[in-house]
Amino acid sequence: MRTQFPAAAPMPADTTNSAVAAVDLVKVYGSGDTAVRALDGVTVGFARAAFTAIMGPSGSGKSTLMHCLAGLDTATSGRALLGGTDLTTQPDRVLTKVRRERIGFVFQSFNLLPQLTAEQNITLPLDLAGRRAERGLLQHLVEVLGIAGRLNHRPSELSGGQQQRVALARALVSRPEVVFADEPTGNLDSRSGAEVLAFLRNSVRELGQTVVMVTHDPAAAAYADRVVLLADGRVAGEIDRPDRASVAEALQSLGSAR
Ligand SMILES: Nc1ncnc2c1ncn2[C@@H]1O[C@H](COP(=O)(O)OP(=O)(O)OP(=O)(O)O)[C@@H](O)[C@H]1O
Repeated sequence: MRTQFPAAAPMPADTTNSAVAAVDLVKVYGSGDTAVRALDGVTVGFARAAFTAIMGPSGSGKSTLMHCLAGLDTATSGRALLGGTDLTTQPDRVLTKVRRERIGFVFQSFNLLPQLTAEQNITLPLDLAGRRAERGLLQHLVEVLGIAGRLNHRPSELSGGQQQRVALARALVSRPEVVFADEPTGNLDSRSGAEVLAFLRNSVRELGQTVVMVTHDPAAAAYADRVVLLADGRVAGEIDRPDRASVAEALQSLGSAR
């Protein structure tokens, strides 16, 4: 295991061969006396077919970084690169298309549409893009996730763990360039959470999926190949092949109480 922590200077980052990258990314909310510099010159790359966790104390900029990289929020300056596309220069109409067609999302709160069945939820992004689901991949995903018998159920008829598994299938079925997961285990019991994390890890190994996950939980981060640590809107270090202890120690050094 290699730990590099904390780093005094910004980390050198391979942003050219990354699936996703931030280059000197700055995000300032508000202006004048009340301005908050949520991202203060973040340069970091997220490798293809790797599982990376973003961690750091509350308010360190994790969600802001993910939102800027996913085209959900606009940066103040710098570049947010998805493949060769700089999202910071794209109009809203293009960002909508990028989010729908090139990115998979998994949120803490599942974000399924209540009036649709599980299967309709899974294929919705593809339907909106006018694409058909690859039946083989859809079948594989629902079997691995153990929801093949639940496809005609609506979200209200599913447990939290099952709803998150539907969300995982929805995120992966389009073979997106990256899956962004924002606290995907935050609303789950530890067993369901472990299943979600194992699935994400296996999707990287078996499908070559790129996954970037924000989490507060060192046990969740231990499923990742690499942890990127943020503090005060800057990259504060990284951990390759993290385990729970190394992540907890790093967070403690950053002054994270969580
Ligand atoms: N819409 C907003 N308007 C003003 N300030 C904001 C806004 N969103 C975030 N911030 C501020 O930006 C900073 C970074 O917030 P962000 O949510 O990215 O942190 P985080 O690391 O994800 O925090 P947490 O772990 O608590 O979710 C914080 O100081 C936060 O208060």
